[in-house]
Amino acid sequence: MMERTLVLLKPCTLQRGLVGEIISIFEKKGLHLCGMKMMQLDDAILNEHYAHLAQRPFFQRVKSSMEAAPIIAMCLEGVEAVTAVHALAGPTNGRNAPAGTIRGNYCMSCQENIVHTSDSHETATIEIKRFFRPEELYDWHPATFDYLYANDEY
Ligand SMILES: Nc1ncnc2c1ncn2[C@@H]1O[C@H](COP(=O)(O)OP(=O)(O)OP(=O)(O)O)[C@@H](O)[C@H]1O
Repeated sequence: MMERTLVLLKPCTLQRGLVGEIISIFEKKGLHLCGMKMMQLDDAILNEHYAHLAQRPFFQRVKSSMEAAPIIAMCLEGVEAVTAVHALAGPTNGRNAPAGTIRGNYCMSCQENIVHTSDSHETATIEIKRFFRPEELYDWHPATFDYLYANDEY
């Protein structure tokens, strides 16, 4: 299924000058950008985005870290994009994320772990709406990238 997913390049990625490199990973994989912008996040959006962590002891630290510098929000499109992008990010903690994943290759931290990626189709729909207005997203013609998927059935 052709789908869209949300990626956030976290403040650590901008601070470390890794923005271009991480965007390239997604482009080289064959995902297509339909939206991208730099944003300064605040408590209001982070309370919503990290609501599932509200009772965890590191909640405030995670929010401060996400507010420390701007982030880059991206909407990526592709067949089964949610799973593909989430797999590329790898598990939360960079120290034990497998080599080859973004977190495995680019960080040693659990908190400063380079990217956020939506973890399901349902979450992606909610998260894209949280960070983008509909008019900020480009609608690629469905046939534009047919060649990427050759004769795959999806
Ligand atoms: N034990 C922890 N200590 C410090 N920070 C943490 C810890 N667990 C999670 N975090 C931070 O909170 C974010 C959200 O945690 P969650 O459990 O949803 O992990 P995730 O789904 O792998 O991460 P994300 O939602 O950012 O992709 C993590 O990406 C990380 O930055």
